Amino acid sequence: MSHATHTIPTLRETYRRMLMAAGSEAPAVRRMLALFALGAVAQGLAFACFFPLLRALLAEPADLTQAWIWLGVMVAATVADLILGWLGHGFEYGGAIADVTHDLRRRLGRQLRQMPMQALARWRTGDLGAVLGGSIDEAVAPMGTLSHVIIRMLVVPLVVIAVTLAIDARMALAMAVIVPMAVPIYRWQRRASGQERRDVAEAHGRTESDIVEYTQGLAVLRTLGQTGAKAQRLQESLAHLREVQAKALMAGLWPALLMAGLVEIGLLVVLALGGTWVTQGTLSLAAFAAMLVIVMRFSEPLALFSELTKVFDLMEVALQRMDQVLAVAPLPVTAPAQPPSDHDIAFDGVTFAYEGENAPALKDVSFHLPARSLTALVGPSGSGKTTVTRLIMRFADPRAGTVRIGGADIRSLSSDALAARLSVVFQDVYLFDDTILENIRMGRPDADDAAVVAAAQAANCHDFIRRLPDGYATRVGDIGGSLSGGERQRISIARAILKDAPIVILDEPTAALDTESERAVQKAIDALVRERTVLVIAHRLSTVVGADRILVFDDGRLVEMADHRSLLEAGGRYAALWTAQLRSKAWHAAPVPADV
Ligand SMILES: Nc1ncnc2c1ncn2[C@@H]1O[C@H](COP(=O)(O)OP(=O)(O)OP(=O)(O)O)[C@@H](O)[C@H]1O
Repeated sequence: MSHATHTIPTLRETYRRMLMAAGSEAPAVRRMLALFALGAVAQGLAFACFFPLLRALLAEPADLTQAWIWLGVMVAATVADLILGWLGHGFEYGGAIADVTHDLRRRLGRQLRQMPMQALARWRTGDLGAVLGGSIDEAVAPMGTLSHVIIRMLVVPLVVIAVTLAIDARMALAMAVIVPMAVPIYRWQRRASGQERRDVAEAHGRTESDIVEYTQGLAVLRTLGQTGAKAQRLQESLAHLREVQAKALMAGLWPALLMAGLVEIGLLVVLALGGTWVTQGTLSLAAFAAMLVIVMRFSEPLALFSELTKVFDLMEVALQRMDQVLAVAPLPVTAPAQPPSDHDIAFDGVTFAYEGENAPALKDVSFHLPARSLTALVGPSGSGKTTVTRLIMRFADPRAGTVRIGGADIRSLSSDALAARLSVVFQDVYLFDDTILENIRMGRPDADDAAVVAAAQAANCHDFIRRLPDGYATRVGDIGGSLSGGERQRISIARAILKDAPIVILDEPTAALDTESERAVQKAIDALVRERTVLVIAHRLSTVVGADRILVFDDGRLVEMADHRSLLEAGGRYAALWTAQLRSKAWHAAPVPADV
């Protein structure tokens, strides 16, 4: 999605973002900017020395002593400028830039862990990859050099005008009129090309996301024979990228030409006015010559203007993208009224709507699941079952009502404390490119190998793991997609068994597993759910029938809650679902009648 704000950021905003990005190094950045500013003042003064220097040289007779003095002052000011610039750049070369970059990566990483899952879901994988990868470098690397040049462009003309004021007020006035003319051109350039460049950055992000998705989904796309259709989308975003890039280049052209023109015009104005005043005898030749040298000197950086704004915009976009990630507040953790006493789960009048949606996905849902009981969630697709499990994981906070674990509002638990109580087994299992052993150990990082193997045995994966080329040491990446759905699922169950959390949230596999692998997965699940509080999105008849309690959802409402027998006797919604699906072997296999 698009995150860009479509106004030109002011220098002050960029300054604020730079300090934000610098984090704990912010004082070093401020110091660097101050040194550059002082350096720029020194440079302005050095330029200004041209006037007394030339006056001394052009005097009749030439005043060599004066000339030497002013030359000395000029050299001193130039040396001061060099030293201040060098000290300022010490920020970059002294390793602070590397520290800032490193620190930013860590801050962004931490932010990703703390960000509410709902907010995290807003970003596409490629976008986040771009922020954590490229954006940081784009934002931090040019910080020093860029601010050096920009501060010079701002400060030197001001100092020169101030000094000129002391020499010849008319000339100072002429300069003072020309300099502000650069401002609208600057703004024009930033607006025209900046906007386009933001579009380029966005198009880059989008293309990166599309590439990530395309390559990740390539196997699926190939089996579906859809590689062409998806590639079409990728090609479209590539074409879009090309188009905005071309537009960005064009957009920068006119303001750059105009700025170059303005510099020329400025020179001509000084030349024309100065020439006239000299012939009229109201301006000394020395002042005139000095003025020309000064104007020529400070117009030099303006020639770099176009290149400069390019880098500036890139930095600004990168800073903005990081700002957007860093600005998402974590879900607040309130002071605990009471610590969780047990592992029962209670929903109390919970209403929840997804971000940007008006219709709530859950409406006034209340239930209590005793510790160490098995609860099945059933209901038609989209009725809110997954949302219930998400709220227990604190994907986001409900709009109204409370979710409690062991009597404690989950908002009072730190995310670590909450995570420690939950094991979650999803249908699509993510395996990291690491060994099988480490993939299971992720459930409890401090577990020793024996505990990992024991969990694998309990989850019914030991045998198939031993048959892999390197057994537990086999890398997931090396065997690629050769693990079956059931095997992946069992690895994820082994993780959960190893984690040994008191609450288990389980989305039962709906994938058409063959009978044998279904049985193997079921055995693994049986091992996992023993003696735990279990909430299962049930797709199997046996789970539903055997559950202590069945919650029946329909359109975000909890419509029935009892065990299988009582629900059948009640003859309500559940009984209707049951009758409709009885003939099917699996709960999930039959289509849900529209009126249920
Ligand atoms: N991330 C999301 N953003 C916006 N709406 C969502 C999101 N996830 C789910 N919904 C909506 O919330 C409602 C409940 O969805 P939920 O996934 O909880 O249903 P479910 O019963 O688990 O369905 P299924 O059995 O198909 O998984 C649906 O209308 C769904 O479209």
